[in-house]
Amino acid sequence: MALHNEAEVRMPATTRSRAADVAAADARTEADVVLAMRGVTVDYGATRVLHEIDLSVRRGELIALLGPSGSGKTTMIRTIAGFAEPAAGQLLLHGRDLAGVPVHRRNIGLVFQSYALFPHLSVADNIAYPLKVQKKGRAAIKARVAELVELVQLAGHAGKRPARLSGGQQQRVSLARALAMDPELLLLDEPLSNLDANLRREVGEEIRRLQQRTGTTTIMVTHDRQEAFGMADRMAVLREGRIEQLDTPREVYRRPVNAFMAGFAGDANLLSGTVTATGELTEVTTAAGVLVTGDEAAPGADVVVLVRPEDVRIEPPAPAGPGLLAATIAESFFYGSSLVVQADAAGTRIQALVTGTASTRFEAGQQVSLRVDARDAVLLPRGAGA
Ligand SMILES: Nc1ncnc2c1ncn2[C@@H]1O[C@H](COP(=O)(O)OP(=O)(O)OP(=O)(O)O)[C@@H](O)[C@H]1O
Repeated sequence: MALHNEAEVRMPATTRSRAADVAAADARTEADVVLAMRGVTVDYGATRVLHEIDLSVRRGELIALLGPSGSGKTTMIRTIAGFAEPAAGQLLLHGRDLAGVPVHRRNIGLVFQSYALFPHLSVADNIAYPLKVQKKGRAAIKARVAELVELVQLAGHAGKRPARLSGGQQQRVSLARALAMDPELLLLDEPLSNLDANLRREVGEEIRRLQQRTGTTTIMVTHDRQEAFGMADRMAVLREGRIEQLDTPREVYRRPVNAFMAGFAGDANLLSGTVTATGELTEVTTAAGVLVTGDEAAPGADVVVLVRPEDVRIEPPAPAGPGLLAATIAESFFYGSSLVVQADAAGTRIQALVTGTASTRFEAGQQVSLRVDARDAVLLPRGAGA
């Protein structure tokens, strides 16, 4: 895995102390780990699909599993659920080794994108199903179902069959059914992917609220980074069967570990350059001009500077200098709440995202300056993970 080359690019002091904080918090919360994956390796025949995955999921948190198609997300969740057996490594649920424990004895709740509801049963009977299988008493089942129907806001729909509900409502039934057993861990496999785009965010926010209210430890697979950003406490990004980065959405976006992660987390300007001055700030000379950053690097180091489009400010033309690039507007695209501007800085294309610009217009050919603050320029090692 390509990570920061510590010799060349060092994290700023704030990030270093944060790393120490995280390590201390990890030690404190060891007892709070619900699911521990230790060196979990999974093969399909001769093909290794997951490589020695280490992951600790803490009580009450929601971890989003994200990654390109084929990176192993589904395999990971299937392995945790018990549909696939690891070739090596250990899975511990509250310290209990899951090796050989069948799916239905793991006390793990599952929600699939397809809802998987029983079409001939009412909402209430769908939710009651796992409780009946467990031979709970009639009164206890009735009380629990009423509670869950209320929780997922389906009061008034309890007697209906799934076909009479909207996709979002069906997904809530499926969630209520998964929560019926008070699972130690909830697994959500692309829970929103069958919903209309405009319903997705609403149902996503609802699931997140419910998850927080019930304190249910959850792992959710998604291929939608917005979904992961909006819902997760932490996200684990898989790449070719390995965890490329595990961090809060904010850190993944602001401090990706390499160029792959930078591009995966969002739109990114990635400028190759060489460190030409060091001191309080680091100066990097790129083809587009000189950028400055608070990140530390050795003089002469080859690096990549990451600048997010929303951190590029378009200003009237002025002589170029550190952090200020001379550029020409190439084109712009109006997206309602934002304007995406493409500019050319000495032959390098730079993207800027401008918001609140109803009255602002940029014409192709217009001369401008592009300002990038030192705190918004993030150093990545050259070549790593591109
Ligand atoms: N039953 C199987 N037999 C053999 N190979 C498989 C099987 N299922 C998945 N794979 C392979 O394992 C790798 C990981 O697949 P997996 O479905 O876990 O990825 P994913 O990240 O969930 O992808 P997607 O986002 O497309 O669902 C892929 O290379 C896939 O081709």
